[in-house]
Amino acid sequence: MPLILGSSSPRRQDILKQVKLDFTVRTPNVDESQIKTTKPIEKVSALCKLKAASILFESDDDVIVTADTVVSFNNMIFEKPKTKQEAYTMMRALSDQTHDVHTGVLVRSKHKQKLFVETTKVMFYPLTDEDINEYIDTDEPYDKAGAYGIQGLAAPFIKKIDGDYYNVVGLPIGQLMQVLKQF
Ligand SMILES: Cc1cn([C@H]2C[C@H](O)[C@@H](COP(=O)(O)OP(=O)(O)OP(=O)(O)O)O2)c(=O)[nH]c1=O
Repeated sequence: MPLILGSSSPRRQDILKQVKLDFTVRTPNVDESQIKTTKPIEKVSALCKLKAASILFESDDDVIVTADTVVSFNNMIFEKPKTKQEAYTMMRALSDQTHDVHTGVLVRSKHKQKLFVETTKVMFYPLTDEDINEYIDTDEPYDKAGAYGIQGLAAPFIKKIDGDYYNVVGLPIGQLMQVLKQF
C-alpha cells in the first residue's frame, strides 16, 4: 500500500517518520480562502478534502493522507498568523485559558475514503507581555495554527493538555494508524 502524505508540513512528515512508515510527500496546492465557514470542525473537514482533491493518484493502490489543523477559542478560529500583531493577539487571547486544537484528516484510496476530526484541549499558563513579545520575535509562530508550537519554544506555556499531543503538532497518529488498518 503506497502511502502518500499530501502535506508540506515538516511536523507531519516527522510524525510519520517517527513510527517508521514508508511514505512519499506531495504538496497540496489550494486556495484556503475559498472555505468560508466559521465552524472549526466544518473548516478542517473542508480543507483536508480540498487538499486531497489537489493530490493525484499515482498508482491504483495509493493511499493519500491530507490534514488541516486549526485552533479554536471563544467561537474564533486561529489559523497561521500573518503578522506579528496577529501573533500577539492570538497569544494574548490564549493566555491563562483553555482552547481546542482540531485536526481534520482525510484518508483516501481509489475505492474508499475516511474523514475524521480529532480534538485536543490545551490549557495555557498566564503569559506576560515579555513572554509573548520574546516568542513572536522568533520565527516559530508564523507557520503554525494559533501562533504557537507546543513542540518548540512554546512548551513552557503549556499547563495541561487533554487528548492526543500529536494532534496538536498537526497529525493525530494514533487515530490515523487505526484508520489505515481499514485500508
Ligand atoms: C497548535 C500547533 C500547530 N502546529 C502546526 C501544525 C500544522 O503544520 C500547522 C497548521 O497548518 P495547516 O494549514 O494545517 O498545515 P500546513 O500549511 O503546515 O501544511 P499543509 O497544508 O501542506 O498540510 O500548525 C504545530 O506545529 N504545533 C502546534 O502546537
